[in-house]
Amino acid sequence: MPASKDSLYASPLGEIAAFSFDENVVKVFPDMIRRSVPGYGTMISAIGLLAGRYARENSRCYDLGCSLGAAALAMRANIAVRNCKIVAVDCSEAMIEQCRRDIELAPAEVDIEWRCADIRDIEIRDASVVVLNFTLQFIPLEDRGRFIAGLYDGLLPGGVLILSEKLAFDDKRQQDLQTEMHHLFKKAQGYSELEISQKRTALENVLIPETFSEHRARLEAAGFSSVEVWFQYFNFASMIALK
Ligand SMILES: Nc1ncnc2c1ncn2[C@@H]1O[C@H](C[S@+](CC[C@H]([NH3+])C(=O)[O-])CC(=O)[O-])[C@@H](O)[C@H]1O
Ligand SMILES: O=C(O)C(=O)Cc1ccccc1
Repeated sequence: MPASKDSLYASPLGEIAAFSFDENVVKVFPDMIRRSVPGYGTMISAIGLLAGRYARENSRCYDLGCSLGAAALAMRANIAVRNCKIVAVDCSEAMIEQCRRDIELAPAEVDIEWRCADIRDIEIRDASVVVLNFTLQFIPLEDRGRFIAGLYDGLLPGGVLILSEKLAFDDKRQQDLQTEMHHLFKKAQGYSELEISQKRTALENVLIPETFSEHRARLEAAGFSSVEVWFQYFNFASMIALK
């Protein structure tokens, strides 16, 4: 399917529905995420490199909240070990159906299993690499601790979690500045003020960012022995957590 330009919020909407990853979003998703998340392409490439470094023989690599599978495909291109399977999971049927259609066109050595499921309900096991690339931010706050604890248990010793999130800041001046810079980034990518503001409304109470301290505290409470930010571009960051 040729990727279309995202103009979902370009005309004035009477009522703005809560953001959902439906067929309309699927059609424009590659354009939407690239023009909305500063550094997205860099993070996807680095996830590939990290998977190449951490993927173990006889293990699994998970892409949780895979959308159209960009991280899974980057991992696949970099995994050189035997008997290592990629499991890519998303609860949006529209997303997973598109992944399955795309993959028929490009079969390859390393197997990718596309699963339509809620990542809170799946069993994570024998994992050498787990990727949460802008997914945890959509999980209700009260479920995040239990979910990360289960994920930690499913990682093999020496395994890695790559966690990318939109961040919040305790300091109000930083919060305001980083939000403004993200909006300027979106304007520079061709989005209008109306598009930016209507999408912000649609994302309210759907995408819930936390501070880096909150993420680190949760990851350490689950057992991760080392947590660092390896990339940040305004309020979008990617962390590496080591078991
Ligand atoms: N509980 C859940 N269970 C499963 N999937 C979920 C859940 N909640 C949300 N999702 C899924 O998480 C994805 C978040 S997008 C990830 C980008 C991708 N990682 C990328 O690297 O291109 C991020 C963004 O668009 O900002 C969507 O596809 C949701 O359906
Ligand atoms: O667009 C935004 O403002 C974001 O915060 C990122 C985003 C990207 C794609 C879907 C939902 C949110």
